[in-house]
Amino acid sequence: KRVIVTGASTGIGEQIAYHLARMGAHLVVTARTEAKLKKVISECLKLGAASAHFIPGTMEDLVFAEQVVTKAGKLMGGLDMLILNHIAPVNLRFFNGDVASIRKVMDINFFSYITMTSAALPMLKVTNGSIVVVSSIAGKLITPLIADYSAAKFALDGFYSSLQKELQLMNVNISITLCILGFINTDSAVKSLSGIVENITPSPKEECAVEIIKGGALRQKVIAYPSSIYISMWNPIRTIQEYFILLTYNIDNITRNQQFS
Ligand SMILES: NC(=O)C1=CN([C@@H]2O[C@H](COP(=O)(O)OP(=O)(O)OC[C@H]3O[C@@H](n4cnc5c(N)ncnc54)[C@H](OP(=O)(O)O)[C@@H]3O)[C@@H](O)[C@H]2O)C=CC1
Ligand SMILES: C[C@H](CCC(=O)O)[C@H]1CC[C@H]2[C@@H]3C(=O)C[C@@H]4C[C@H](O)CC[C@]4(C)[C@H]3CC[C@]12C
Repeated sequence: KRVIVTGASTGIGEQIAYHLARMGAHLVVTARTEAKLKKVISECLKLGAASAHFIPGTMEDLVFAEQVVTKAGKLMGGLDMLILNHIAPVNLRFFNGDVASIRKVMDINFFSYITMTSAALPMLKVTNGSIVVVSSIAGKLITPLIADYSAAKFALDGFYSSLQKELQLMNVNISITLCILGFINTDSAVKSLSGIVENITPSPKEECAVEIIKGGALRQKVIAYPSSIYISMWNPIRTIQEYFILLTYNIDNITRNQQFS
């Protein structure tokens, strides 16, 4: 399979790249730090990747986000899976009125995801491919000190859950997997939560990466890791309401008058 992994220089993204390499995938990895990406691709080749390339740059630049997809498509001769995982470094703090910094986080954590998705859709249509979106329990529940991060994760949930339904209505065979994660033992998460969140043991990033890949490969709509967080996501009233809202839509009219881009 030909796969793009974002935020792959460290943490969960790095582990996803290693697992895919063991499965013999063609890989394009991206993040900002070139030196770390070089190490990741050399490890991927040792582990058995069919090919491994890196494209360094910042997802704050939406032109770069689009170029990663087009360049990766050329390098690998197509695309089967897009794994969107990167995030801007997280500062746990009270909202201080700095709107510019929220906009920056939204560009990196949300708009770059949409930009890459839009650039990848034509290639994924050809391969009946998959989009995997790495999100968080902080995109389902409310916690303080991460208003910017949480806003972006809620936005991802709204956008991709709606897109899932549109693809289904238009009979487009591209799967979207939303990955809802609890606390994972990446260096950055452990460091930024130290002294702030206590009495929670983080789950291992290696196992987390496997669950993310499995969810994408099995074309699941949503996965939760660790599985204990499923309970916090259980909302049967919402599911029933969504079903009834969809019944009120005149699907024939919509599909006759509109084309999926
Ligand atoms: N760890 C946790 O507890 C949890 C994590 N998650 C989710 O899992 C995913 C991965 O998290 P985790 O592995 O902990 O994150 P890390 O902080 O370990 O890794 C983040 C990755 O994103 C890259 N990155 C940071 N800024 C930019 C930028 N401006 N442009 C492009 N790439 C960037 C980093 O590389 P570089 O600095 O080189 O650019 C790095 O590769 C995220 O989507 C996160 O929301 C969800 C819930 C819990
Ligand atoms: C405190 C939450 C765990 C609750 C539980 O009972 O398990 C954490 C679950 C997810 C965490 C946030 C997250 O999504 C990842 C970010 C990673 C950063 O590096 C650190 C801060 C996070 C916003 C992190 C904060 C705690 C959680 C909400």
